[in-house]
Amino acid sequence: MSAEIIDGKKLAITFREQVAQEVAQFKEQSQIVPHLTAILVGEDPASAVYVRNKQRACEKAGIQSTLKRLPAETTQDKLHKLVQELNADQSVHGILVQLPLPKHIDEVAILDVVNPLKDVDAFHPENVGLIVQGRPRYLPCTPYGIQQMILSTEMETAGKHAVILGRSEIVGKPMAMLLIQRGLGADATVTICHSRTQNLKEIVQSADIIIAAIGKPEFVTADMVKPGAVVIDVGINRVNEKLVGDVAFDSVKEIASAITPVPGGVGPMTIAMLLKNTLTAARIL
Ligand SMILES: Nc1nc(=O)c2c([nH]1)NC[C@@H]1CN(c3ccc(C(=O)N[C@@H](CCC(=O)O)C(=O)O)cc3)C=[N+]21
Ligand SMILES: [Mg+2]
Repeated sequence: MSAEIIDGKKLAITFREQVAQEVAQFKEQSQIVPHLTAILVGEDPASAVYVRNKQRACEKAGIQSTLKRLPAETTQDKLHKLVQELNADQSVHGILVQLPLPKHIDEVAILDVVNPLKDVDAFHPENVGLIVQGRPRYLPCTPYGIQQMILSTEMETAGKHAVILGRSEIVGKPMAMLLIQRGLGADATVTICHSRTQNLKEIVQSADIIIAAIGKPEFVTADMVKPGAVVIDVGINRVNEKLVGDVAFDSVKEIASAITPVPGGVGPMTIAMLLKNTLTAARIL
């Protein structure tokens, strides 16, 4: 049996069309145009691609998008001041500081300056705290998109074992928080595995849902996957100029019940959720 391929690109288009409708309605009622400003520091080519994809998606949904491009040598102070300016700018509803920032910048210190009401990534500690307490203001884009993809499979998540590979602040940790909440697409029993985990293979073998976000190409192999598991691949690794996920797709798809491809999986859904959050930001500001 071959797995259902969860088409993130197609699902993302559906969400984006929904957001576009809501944006049009919101504009008519309020005369306000939702506005996302992204900050891109340096010349990382992958970051440039992601930011371009985000901008294009905004424009298609009727959301204004501005890109602030800064050179790699930008100082902490300069970046800090730019964020403060955007905080004060009434026409800006969402602020996204594209990660990673250059090594000489203290990333956390910059993210802490973003007005929590404009923090459409949900990286600010106030927003993280609200998520942990089960009363989110914004849901973090990648975990939110993944939850929607799991919901699209109509697999019951309640009581199931979800194993997350990776403990990052952007994916692993917030993903765990969403999956242990009460409610639809949640109520799971969650394990987070990371570089120091013992018996990792055995733990992953017991998973009903596997979320791979460790940045190691094709780390999850068929022998680690329980038949019928749902497999979500967050990895985007460039290997020999090709994009490869954290899952060995060709072999795992013969064992899983559903699996996300790379590209065309989690990435496009991340962007769709960013648009949703930007509309939310315009509504609450
Ligand atoms: N402040 C901040 N917020 C983020 O949400 C954020 C970030 N920084 N830094 C990097 C990660 C990664 N991320 C992706 C977004 C879109 C695709 C995407 O569009 N992927 C396509 C194309 C991939 C490609 O061609 O390279 C796909 O998977 O089909 C991927 C990855 C957002 N992130
Ligand atoms: Mg740093």
